[in-house]
Amino acid sequence: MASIPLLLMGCGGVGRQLLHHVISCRPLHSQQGVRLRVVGVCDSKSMVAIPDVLTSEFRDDFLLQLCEIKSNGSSFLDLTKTGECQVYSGEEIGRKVIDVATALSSSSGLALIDCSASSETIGLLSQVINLDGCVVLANKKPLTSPLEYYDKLVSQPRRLRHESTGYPFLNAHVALLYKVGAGLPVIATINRMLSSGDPINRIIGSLSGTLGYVMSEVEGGRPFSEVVTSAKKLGFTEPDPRDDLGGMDVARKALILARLLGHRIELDSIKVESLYPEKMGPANIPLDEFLANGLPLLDEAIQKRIESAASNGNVLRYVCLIEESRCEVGLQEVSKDSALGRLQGSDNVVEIYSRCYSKQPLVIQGAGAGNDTTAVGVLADILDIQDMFRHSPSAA
Ligand SMILES: NC(=O)C1=CN([C@@H]2O[C@H](COP(=O)(O)OP(=O)(O)OC[C@H]3O[C@@H](n4cnc5c(N)ncnc54)[C@H](OP(=O)(O)O)[C@@H]3O)[C@@H](O)[C@H]2O)C=CC1
Ligand SMILES: N[C@@H](CC=O)C(=O)O
Repeated sequence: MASIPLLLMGCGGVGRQLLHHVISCRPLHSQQGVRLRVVGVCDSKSMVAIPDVLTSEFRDDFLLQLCEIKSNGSSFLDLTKTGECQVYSGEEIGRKVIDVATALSSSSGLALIDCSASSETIGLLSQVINLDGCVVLANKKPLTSPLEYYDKLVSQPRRLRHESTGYPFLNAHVALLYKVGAGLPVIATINRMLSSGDPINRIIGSLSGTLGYVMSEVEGGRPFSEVVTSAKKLGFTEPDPRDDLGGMDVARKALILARLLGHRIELDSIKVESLYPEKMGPANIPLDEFLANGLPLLDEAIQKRIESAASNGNVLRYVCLIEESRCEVGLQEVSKDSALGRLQGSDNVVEIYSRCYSKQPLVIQGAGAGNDTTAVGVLADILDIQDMFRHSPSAA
């Protein structure tokens, strides 16, 4: 039996869905000989942890209670200290995460799952890796931090394993798994190609579930502002949809891919087209005001661009291009009959050109956003690292 102690950072749309999946997949995991033991959960202000992380875990009904607390917009701080959990806040949180990782470092190690949208988790992630832990990310920000921090996060292999899994990072005791298209196996595919000596020279794709959905729905006649609001409700957008509409979320995905291809670049070297003016940015107006008053002001301009593309027989797609030193993201007119033009809804498509795939690209397509798809992808990543937890003393 592999017993994997999980500490979840972020209990929003994706984090809660992950906890629901962990619970509903118990019978399946039991057949597979895996036990996922949730030992701690935190949000931006608080953390609940099990007192004895070496042997115990939260009961499933307590995990559901935590999900309910967050769905209702309440805080874990409302939970009083009980025998079931300890509650931490402020700076205690980081210290407690390290305590947990340290306690587990002499046995199985901790699996730290980052389902936050914070750029501040990178320090903790690196420290957990230094404590022989594993890291699974839904959060893209740590991997798009300056190279100095990125290198620390991705380049600290410990004990090598003998089997090749196809993920280069999995050849070490430290596992680092992440995604660029919700649950799509883009990173795994690229890693397989690179490690088998098939150099990739061009990636082009539509990497935003939100922007894919927005473009195809506006084409269908709905106002831009209404569609963005639906995308937020459907769980496609980032916590602040301006991250999607301003192109930064796609730029982060592009950077993750570009760095994987070996390009030593920073986020600010990517050319990014924003769909809203700077005066509507987070530095200038709060999110609520943007959603209520800013968005409708953008309807006409987007509609006109879509109509202009249609008059040329084309459609608009928000495209990511990585080719040699070029890395850019922005709106492009594309033919309706192309892989990009045929995209509908929140699907992503990624076309990869390499030595072997030089005339016809290798194409990966599928749902690119949504709490459910993303949580399933995170869960699959956790299961991918189960072998590292198989021989721990605490394994049943
Ligand atoms: N939805 C999707 O389709 C996809 C999402 N992702 C990524 O998944 C991540 C989560 O997205 P989503 O669930 O929609 O976001 P939400 O805003 O719904 O949830 C974010 C959670 O993170 C918590 N949080 C914020 N800062 C910290 C911190 N420093 N430490 C611990 N927790 C923190 C928030 O706390 P609080 O509740 O207190 O605000 C909240 O619980 C994002 O990084 C997103 O980019 C990736 C692929 C697809
Ligand atoms: N907001 C993102 C979610 C996945 O990364 C998107 O719309 O693609």
